[in-house]
Amino acid sequence: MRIEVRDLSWGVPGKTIVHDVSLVVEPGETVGLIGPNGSGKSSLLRCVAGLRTPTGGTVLYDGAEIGAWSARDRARKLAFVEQTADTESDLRVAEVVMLGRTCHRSRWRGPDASDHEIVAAALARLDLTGLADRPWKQLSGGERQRTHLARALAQRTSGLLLDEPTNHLDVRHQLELMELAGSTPQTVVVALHDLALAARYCDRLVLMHGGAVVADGPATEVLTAPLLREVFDVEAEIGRDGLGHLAVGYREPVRR
Ligand SMILES: Nc1ncnc2c1ncn2[C@@H]1O[C@H](COP(=O)(O)OP(=O)(O)OP(=O)(O)O)[C@@H](O)[C@H]1O
Repeated sequence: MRIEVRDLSWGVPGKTIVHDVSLVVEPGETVGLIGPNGSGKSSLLRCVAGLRTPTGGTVLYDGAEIGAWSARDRARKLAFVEQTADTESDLRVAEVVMLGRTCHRSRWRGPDASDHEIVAAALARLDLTGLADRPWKQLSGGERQRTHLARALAQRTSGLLLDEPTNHLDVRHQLELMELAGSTPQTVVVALHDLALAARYCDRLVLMHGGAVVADGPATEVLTAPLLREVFDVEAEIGRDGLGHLAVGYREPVRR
């Protein structure tokens, strides 16, 4: 699916948090959303997911404005894993993942064989098959995060929004998750703090600062020492690691 954000602003009374953002993500593209704490990444993702009503501008999925769409219609097109995704009930892991199928079923019909197959595939993809019957509340932070990612996969949408999906994951699961985000035919927007990981797996990076987009392009154009200094207040050295991937080294933070 094609995601378009057109002149979007959002805020709370007395404070504009997202400033006039315009952004197009083409079908199948993986876009990394980067920026310092509080730069507006989560707020923008929540607007794109339809969970926040913009104070200005619009969000379009495949050319259609989503303003009047129901939550169910949005969920059929786009899955969203929030940074603090939570599940309050006493569900087991497979049941949490099955929640991803809710938007595809009528209220009166239980899961069918195809729903169970899709859930099993999503559990396997996130390395969770062995945990399927475990109560979700007993899981570690990384296992919970993978469960929510599996729920999003089970939703079988053409769009996927991920807010800091790697923050609880060990290195292997970070790489697997980012490989998935980079290779899926879905259109993906992923907020990340690890700039090297973003550079390695995303087709394009969008850099936010103070609620606005300040750079949008290939990693080599966005991850430059002057931009990182201006936006993150750090002195960085951009180079290549031993495997040829873009690497970012940091000196002491800039003191202001
Ligand atoms: N409902 C709200 N009411 C008041 N301020 C808010 C609200 N939601 C977000 N903010 C503020 O808006 C700014 C942007 O927050 P947001 O969570 O979008 O940033 P972020 O780039 O995702 O940050 P991080 O990297 O720390 O996750 C922050 O200063 C935050 O405190």
